Amino acid sequence: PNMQWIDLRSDTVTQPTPAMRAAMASAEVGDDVYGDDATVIQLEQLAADMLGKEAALFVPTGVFGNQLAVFTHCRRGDEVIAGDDSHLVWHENGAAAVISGVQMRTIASDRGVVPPKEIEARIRVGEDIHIPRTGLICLENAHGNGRVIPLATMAETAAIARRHNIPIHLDGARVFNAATHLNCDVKEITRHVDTVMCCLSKGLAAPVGSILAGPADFIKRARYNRKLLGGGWRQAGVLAAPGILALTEMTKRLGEDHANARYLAERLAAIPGITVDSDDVHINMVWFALPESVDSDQLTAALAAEGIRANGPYGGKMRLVTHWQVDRNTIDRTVAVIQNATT
Ligand SMILES: Cc1ncc(COP(=O)(O)O)c(CN[C@H](C(=O)O)[C@H](C)O)c1O
Repeated sequence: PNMQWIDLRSDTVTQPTPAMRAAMASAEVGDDVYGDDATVIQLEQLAADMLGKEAALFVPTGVFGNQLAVFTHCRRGDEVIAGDDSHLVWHENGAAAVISGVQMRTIASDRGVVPPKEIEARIRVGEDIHIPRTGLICLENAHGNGRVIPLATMAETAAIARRHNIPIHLDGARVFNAATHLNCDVKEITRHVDTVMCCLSKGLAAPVGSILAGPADFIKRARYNRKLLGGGWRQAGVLAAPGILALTEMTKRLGEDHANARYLAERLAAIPGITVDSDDVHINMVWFALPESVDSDQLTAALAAEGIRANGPYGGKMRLVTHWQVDRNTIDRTVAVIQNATT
């Protein structure tokens, strides 16, 4: 069997729990295009209830959910406002242009926060033969930088969007992580947006899939558009069953991942030459910079030699991500390797 890696590259690497595998094996299934898969229907109803929306759709990935939202909210030629360091802009292959034919209007974020006044300044107003329509505002919470956007900021953005009658989509890949950090119900976050994408496959440990939730008529159109994109499911109950456990069980333990990330950050900060902003560690991610003297390829090789998987730096910073398969012992082993590499 392949060696038991400690995998700190991302929370996308999480393996399904034993309970999830049992649920997969015994899942009741049917043809979901015909609406016959009781387990998918159960997941979608549970997700809609938990996210405080009228309806929800089970989709293959977070990118699929984000891009299906843009495709369903917008017309071709619309402009979409988003932070310049959002996943939707950075890491989705330019899909918004390819699939939806929209123009991304990006705003420099302040450590992930897109200032509401900057959003308002870019909303297209009035009839003018030169200008596109602003079709959508996209927010991200928790942000890919590991920080959580304050609720007050989201409320301010929602008020501006409402004033201009523009929908907001939330990339909530880690929205349950954000709710855990804010110590609030996830509905306190989602009430400020029209639609939300939430990943089941990251810290929540489902093997596959995300949820797109929103108003019933929107989800009805999104369901049609999912089929148009080839995302119609057949007996997907085998994947929805672990998704149900992701929502009912794994949402409750995210605080453990956050505590482990804080522990990792504290231990890294104690290593001379390593710079880490511990107050940036809101969820399960630790971003840090290596001292100039350390070659990151040698470091990732030294970690691999100890059975630890980590990505090289991105934008000059390394990222380590905690999840249900990472504990204090594995963190101590990881820190020991990094410590050796930097002395
Ligand atoms: C905020 C956000 N929204 C959407 C997605 C896309 O989810 P998937 O398409 O991978 O399921 C990700 C994945 N993030 C992945 C990671 O963090 O390792 C990589 C970068 O794509 C994300 O972080």
